Amino acid sequence: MSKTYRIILSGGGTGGHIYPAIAIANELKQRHPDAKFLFVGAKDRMEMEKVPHAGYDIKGLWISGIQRELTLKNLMFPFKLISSLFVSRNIIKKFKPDVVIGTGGFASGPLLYVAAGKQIPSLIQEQNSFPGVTNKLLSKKVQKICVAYDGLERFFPEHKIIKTGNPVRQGLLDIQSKRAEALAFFKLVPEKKTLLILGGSLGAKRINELIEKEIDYLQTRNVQIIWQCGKLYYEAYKINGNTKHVQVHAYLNNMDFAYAAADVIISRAGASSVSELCIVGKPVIFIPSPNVAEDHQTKNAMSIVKEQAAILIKESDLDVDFENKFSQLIESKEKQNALSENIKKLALVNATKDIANEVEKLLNI
Ligand SMILES: CC(=O)N[C@H]1[C@@H](OP(=O)(O)OP(=O)(O)OC[C@H]2O[C@@H](n3ccc(=O)[nH]c3=O)[C@H](O)[C@@H]2O)O[C@H](CO)[C@@H](O)[C@@H]1O
Repeated sequence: MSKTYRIILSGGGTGGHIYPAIAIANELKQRHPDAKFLFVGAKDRMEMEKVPHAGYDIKGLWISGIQRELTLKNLMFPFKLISSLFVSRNIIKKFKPDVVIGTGGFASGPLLYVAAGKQIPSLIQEQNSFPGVTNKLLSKKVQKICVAYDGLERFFPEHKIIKTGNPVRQGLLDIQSKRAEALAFFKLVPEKKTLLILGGSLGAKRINELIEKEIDYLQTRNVQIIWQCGKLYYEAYKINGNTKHVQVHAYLNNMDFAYAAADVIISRAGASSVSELCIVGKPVIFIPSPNVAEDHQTKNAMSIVKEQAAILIKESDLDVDFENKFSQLIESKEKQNALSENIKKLALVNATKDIANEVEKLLNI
């Protein structure tokens, strides 16, 4: 009888850490239908809703990141950490995992720390060109580190690094065939160009402000708009959905349809978004968040822009540059095609399979 593998996946806080974990779990489940999976995330964060929605059990730790200023949340941090280490120890004792996989975000810290201490094989996946604190700390403890960008030996032990790319959900791999279904799903007009606006998993305040201000201008460019504004901002921006050919969404649960319907995309440059956009292969304008550690979204976007595969507008330049750059793109089919062709070349389509192969090696399969 073959062994029933027991696998813990831990990560979360934002979609950028959750979806890679779900994609890895789905691939392993397909290969080993009997395997048992458990997710560990942070209480009150999006993973507590998104992971069960994907069909997996999840346990939440009482943990959060450290802020730079002295806040009550920060003063609580040592207590949260001790509690999370204690709960992680219990989870591991009870579930007895054969392997533990971390996909970043603070919840994965205590769990992988405890697992590594107990000599349980472990792997982390770093989505960004600049790693977060949790993965930097864990890199010393784990066996393998799957990355999506070159140059990460600056932060991680070189012999552990494997370049795989970021896992992307299966449904996003073949969006070309979904165009007609997608247009019908969003009730779009096939004759009009569709502009998709993405603010990352949480929504982006500055992008929302921009689109609201530019709505009349965008109407003159004859585009219809799918605008994902983020759950937090929905109440403030949903009124814009009264404008003809503009639809505002708090969150898009059907990203495959959104990408399939789009002709041009404006997006934040979170790691998963960037990886998905390479696979999707549409012309993109990146507006990276300047409020993330080490400005890593700008670095993520630059890795695409330097290959002439996307346009970047810094938040601070939006008032001056947006209309010019958008008009140049929307009016030139040639430019749109060139960006599409170039960004597709950067896609790492086998990421999920390659990571699953590395997990299997840790399981001695
Ligand atoms: C503000 C912040 O801290 N952002 C970080 C966060 O971004 P964020 O969580 O936004 O991460 P990503 O851009 O990497 O991924 C967003 C994911 O959410 C999905 N999605 C998004 C919107 C939506 O309506 N529906 C939907 O399904 C996207 O398809 C994608 O899979 O984690 C990333 C990965 O570590 C980092 O690079 C980002 O800097």
